Amino acid sequence: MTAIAVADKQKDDKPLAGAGLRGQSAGTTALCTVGKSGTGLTYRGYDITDLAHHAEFEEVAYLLLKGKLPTQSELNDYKHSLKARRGLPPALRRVLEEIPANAHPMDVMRTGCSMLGNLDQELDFAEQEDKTDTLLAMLPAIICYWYRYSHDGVRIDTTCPEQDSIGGYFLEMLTGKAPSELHKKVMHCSLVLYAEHEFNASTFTARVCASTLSDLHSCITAAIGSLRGPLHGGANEAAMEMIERWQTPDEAEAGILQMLANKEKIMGFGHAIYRESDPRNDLIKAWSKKLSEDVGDTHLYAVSERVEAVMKREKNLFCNADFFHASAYHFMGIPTKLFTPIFVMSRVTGWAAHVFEQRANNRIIRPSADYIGPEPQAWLPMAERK
Ligand SMILES: CC(=O)SCCNC(=O)CCNC(=O)[C@H](O)C(C)(C)COP(=O)(O)OP(=O)(O)OC[C@H]1O[C@@H](n2cnc3c(N)ncnc32)[C@H](O)[C@@H]1OP(=O)(O)O
Ligand SMILES: O=C([O-])CC(=O)C(=O)O
Repeated sequence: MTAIAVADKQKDDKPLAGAGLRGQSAGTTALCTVGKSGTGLTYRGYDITDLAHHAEFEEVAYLLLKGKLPTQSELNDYKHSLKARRGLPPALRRVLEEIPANAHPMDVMRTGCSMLGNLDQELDFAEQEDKTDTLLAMLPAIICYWYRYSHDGVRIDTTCPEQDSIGGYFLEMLTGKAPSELHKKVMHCSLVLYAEHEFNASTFTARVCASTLSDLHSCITAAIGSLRGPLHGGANEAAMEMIERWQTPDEAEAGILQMLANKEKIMGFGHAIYRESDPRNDLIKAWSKKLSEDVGDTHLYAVSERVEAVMKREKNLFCNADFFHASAYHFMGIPTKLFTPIFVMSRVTGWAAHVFEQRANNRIIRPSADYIGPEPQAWLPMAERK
């Protein structure tokens, strides 16, 4: 049974009221607001629309990790420092070469991050920013080194000095060619949109791990595992697998109606916090449209728009950040299975910023449970059990 089928079955089997800690505050944060009235999404008080239109991803990473927007010289120094950290240690390259081509790329990210934790250990929390910067620099290298080795049989040089942005760096390592200005801009926007989102499942995972005073790599490794699922970061891949089945908007409409009739979840729609729209959708949708014109797409963007309209009409559900990311990444030639690892390359900034915040005011996260099991029972010797 697939993960999505399990989720659909559970929905039918058990009452969800009050589940998932929905609506309960689980702590404080100065990093982000989600769905607060008047502001769809802010990072440290800056509106996502302003950041997506004006900021490079590295500026946003700096904002989240260091607490303020960088000056030009601080940004230059930061990008220079990230660039200097791109070379993968030989032991990490050897581990990546052992991972088979049919592995899930999110498992590669998880293993790569965990292995780096052995080679570049965080021995003191005073090292947390330094270790985060190394992770930020190396995560694109981890996925591209594995992908190119396992799929094309080449050992790429991950220093890639021509590209000074993380998005451009990823695209050049993936394709072996310098990316266009358009593609670099889209990557900045995409990475900015994915960088941070308050107490979502993967960030909360990172904070729970941090609250035990564990090391940074353990927190990020745990978060990667949490992001992998199709109800969270994995939805962009699942959305792509769905929309590429349809050649025309009418086919898409019939397909969605059938899925809804079967009570299937439509990936890339709905949200745990937003009720009317996800402010990231319009921003990535605009780039998807531009890319669709750029590549001469004949149907995928139109199919996506029809799915959006049908979901609004039938279920009053809106696209979340993941839905138009699917077509945007596809138009840039990125293989579907690498979509969620791009999310990791960005969200590592939000995860790490939350780890720092948790550590600065820590109490171990340990909620209670309402017991619903059997009343106390007498011990049953083996011979009497049925
Ligand atoms: C970057 C991100 O992580 S964004 C989220 C990415 N995930 C997805 O796109 C997966 C698809 N979406 C979903 O599964 C859900 O909308 C979630 C996991 C995002 C949020 O889950 P919840 O908070 O439980 O959703 P919510 O309480 O708003 O659901 C309300 C109703 O809409 C239905 N619904 C919600 N999303 C969808 C969907 N995508 N397709 C069909 N029905 C849906 C729910 O089943 C529920 O129906 P019910 O009242 O009959 O039980
Ligand atoms: O906030 C959430 O639950 C999921 C989400 O959109 C994100 O993590 O970007």
